Amino acid sequence: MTGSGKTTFMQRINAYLHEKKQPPYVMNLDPAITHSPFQANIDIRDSVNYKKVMEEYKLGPNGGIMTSLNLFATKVDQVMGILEKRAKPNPDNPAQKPIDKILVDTPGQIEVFVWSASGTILLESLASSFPTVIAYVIDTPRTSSTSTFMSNMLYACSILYKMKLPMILVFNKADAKDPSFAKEWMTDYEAFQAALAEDENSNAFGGVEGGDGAGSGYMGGLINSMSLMLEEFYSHLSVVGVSSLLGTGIDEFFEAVAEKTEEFKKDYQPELDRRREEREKNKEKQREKQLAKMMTDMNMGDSSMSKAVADLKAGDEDEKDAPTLSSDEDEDEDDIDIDEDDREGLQARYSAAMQSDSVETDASFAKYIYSQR
Ligand SMILES: Nc1nc2c(ncn2[C@@H]2O[C@H](COP(=O)(O)OP(=O)(O)OP(=O)(O)O)[C@@H](O)[C@H]2O)c(=O)[nH]1
Repeated sequence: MTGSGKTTFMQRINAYLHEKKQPPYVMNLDPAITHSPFQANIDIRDSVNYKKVMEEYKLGPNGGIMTSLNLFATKVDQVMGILEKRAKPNPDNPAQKPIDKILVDTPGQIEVFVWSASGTILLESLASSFPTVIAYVIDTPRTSSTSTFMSNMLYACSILYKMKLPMILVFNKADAKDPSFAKEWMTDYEAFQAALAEDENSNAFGGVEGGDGAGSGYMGGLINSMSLMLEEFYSHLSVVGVSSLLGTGIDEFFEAVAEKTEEFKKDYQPELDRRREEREKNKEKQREKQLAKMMTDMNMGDSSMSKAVADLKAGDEDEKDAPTLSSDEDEDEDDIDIDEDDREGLQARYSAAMQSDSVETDASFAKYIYSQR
């Protein structure tokens, strides 16, 4: 949530990996930030001008972020091409270390990312090539009452079920408030009940004016039943307490990442593969149906149709091999401090891709997705 310390956390884990001599590849998906304390290797702002998008489509801040993400999502194959290439050894430059970790910073308005078609496209694309783990950053001092804690947990729960990826709850600002209370509430139902009773008695949820301070009882009952429902959800999560300001807890965070990576490979990967296969199968069926209809319209015989299907499939293969944005990514350095030339090169390639190959199509795609919201 806003102000929970996402940017400070990103800066901290980035610095940590640099210190460990494992520089990550950094991707910024927030088109609205004006300055960032760390440099991204791939930055949505290099390819989409958020302010112009807002002006052009007459959108407010959230609509502007969503449309910018949609525009960026049209280039997801090229972005994935760059990432996949950098994750492999470079035969032309054996000294260049393949990237081991990719950090992706999402827009501050997380609901825009989570509930937009492009957010799903971007995350699914990442997860189809790399083990992907979500870090949900929580402002610990602002989560210390049972009702704000519950709101935060429900929010995390909705993201988990929408994204279907392993999740780590990062209780940030541990220097200001020890997150052990939250861990206890997640594992000990009675401890949570006791805290809930305390909040109710101190009228933390509000209540009838002039009453005895016990509130209407509605909130307490609601939180109580939600906490029972969330028990199952808690069992799927890793929980770490960190201070992005001081750098404590970051070792534990990366231990949790390693654990969730294994979980991704074991539990999530097969499901992702199954979904992808199903989509491919349906795509194939749909395409053949459309082709059959077209051939009937054109009065073509069976043999011509088989050839047409074969040609279409071959065309698909060619498309996969076609030169893309990633084709001249070779000059990337092996740490995140890409120099100005690299940045300009990347920017130039993006601009060319966004402008030349049919802005018209991108814009209609964006408009279409936006209208489907
Ligand atoms: N005490 C303490 N303060 C922190 C910590 N991490 C971040 N902050 C402070 O919390 C405030 C918000 O931090 P940001 O990193 O900007 O939070 P954000 O989630 O990126 O904010 P938005 O982009 O506005 O949503 C800043 O004043 C930070 O200095 C921490 O670990 N401890």
